[in-house]
Amino acid sequence: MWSEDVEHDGRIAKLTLSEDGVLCWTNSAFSDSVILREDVLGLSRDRFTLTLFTFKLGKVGCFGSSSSRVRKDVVLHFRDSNTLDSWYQRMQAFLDNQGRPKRLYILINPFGGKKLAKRIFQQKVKPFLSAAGVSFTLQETEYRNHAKELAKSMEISQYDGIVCVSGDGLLLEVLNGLLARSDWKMAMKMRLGVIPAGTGNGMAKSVLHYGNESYNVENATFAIIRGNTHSLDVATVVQGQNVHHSVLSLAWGIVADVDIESERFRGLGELRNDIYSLIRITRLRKYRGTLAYVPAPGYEGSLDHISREDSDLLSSSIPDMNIEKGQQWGGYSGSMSVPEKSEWRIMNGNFILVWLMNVPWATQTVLAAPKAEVIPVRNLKEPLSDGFLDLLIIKECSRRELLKSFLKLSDGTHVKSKIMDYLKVRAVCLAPGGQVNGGVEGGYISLDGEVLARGAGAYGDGSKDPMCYGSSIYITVEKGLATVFCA
Ligand SMILES: Nc1ncnc2c1ncn2[C@@H]1O[C@H](COP(=O)(O)OP(=O)(O)OP(=O)(O)O)[C@@H](O)[C@H]1O
Repeated sequence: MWSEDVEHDGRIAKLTLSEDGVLCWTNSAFSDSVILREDVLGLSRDRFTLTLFTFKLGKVGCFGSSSSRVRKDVVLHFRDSNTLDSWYQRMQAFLDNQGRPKRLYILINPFGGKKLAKRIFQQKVKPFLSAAGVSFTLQETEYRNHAKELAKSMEISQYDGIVCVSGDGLLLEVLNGLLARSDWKMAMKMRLGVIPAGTGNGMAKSVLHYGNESYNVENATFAIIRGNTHSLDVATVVQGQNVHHSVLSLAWGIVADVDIESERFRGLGELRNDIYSLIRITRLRKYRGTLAYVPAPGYEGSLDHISREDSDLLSSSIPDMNIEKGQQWGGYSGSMSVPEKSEWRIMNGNFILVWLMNVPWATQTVLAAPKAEVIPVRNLKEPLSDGFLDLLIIKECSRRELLKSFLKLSDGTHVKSKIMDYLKVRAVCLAPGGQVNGGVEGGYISLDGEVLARGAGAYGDGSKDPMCYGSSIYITVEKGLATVFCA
């Protein structure tokens, strides 16, 4: 424990610093403290003055009714500069030992969400980075897939993390760029962060939720500055020679239709999903298809309306997993553990929704997969890397039941609805087909909110879609492959 007399707010105070980094300043009139690791962005000093840039939980609102982090500078005056110098060095060394990033590569999508990403960065993110002494290289993305190209070719040794000021789409591009590198194993150690500035910000919400922090730009920035990390499962989606990676979600049916077709109502902001969901529930579509999956331990017998395996279908759908991994496509090409044929379960028929989630939150307001927090059988919490995908399925239901269940998406209680099957899986094979009852609009497969494939007659230009609708898509997951900054 170190101790010193300093001046704070015009009064003499006793300053103490414990071995574990708790700094207190106390006198007969006041007593306050910060935990350096958890409450402090950074420090600065001039000759006799030490300033702590704090961002600490405090009471806010009328009568202090709620708590949230509050940004405040704490100014402490020392009697001589040598003493100040040793205190400054001690505290700075403590912060430096926490694994905080020093150099970040920051990508901004100027067209994400309400096109506010640049302003969010200048007004909210940059002041925090300056206070924390974090240097950065800033790059605006100029076109679709630009972030992927940048991540593929960047000099990773020069940075301690890559941060996207965007929605989930840009993060997806960065992940795919890193996994396309020949040094992808090394690249996966690079910490990834997202500062929410898009329409869909499920990853930022999941990461903040994991750390019990409120969802906002400042908390997301602070989580990155503090440098805590967590491993993150990565899903790999394969169709023929075509490989894509995902960290958030894959959807087919009503969720994908809403996500993609509501693009034309961008001006409505977040409301666009709610309004378009109502339209799609009223004019409900069902798609023909086949869904095969390998259940996680503990979920083997969870559905009774499926057949155990269909050898022919599996043989034609699932890529030849004997092909040497990594050689077929270059870069990373999927999990090494290949499920046996006998492990598969198959569902045929009409589907309203098939939704695969890797993390709990699909967007900042949709808790799609509340059990993504829990490792099966062991029942331990591991929200970002349980090693499985959560699968939600709706086959048949009335419009009323569907609406009731969609109204519960914000708190995750929709999974208890009897129209929904909810389980954990290791692998999925999906063969999407056309609409039932002669509907002409083809469906979509969406990956982390972007179109992966679309059927004939679907909205938008499908000429550049990465995969084809109709052929089987095979999805596996690898536990903890990526690394994210976490709160
Ligand atoms: N300068 C650009 N012009 C056009 N598209 C871009 C540009 N920069 C990035 N993009 C694309 O925008 C897509 C969406 O980005 P992001 O996730 O940041 O925003 P969003 O508003 O949440 O997305 P969505 O369009 O799904 O609502 C990304 O997939 C990316 O390819």
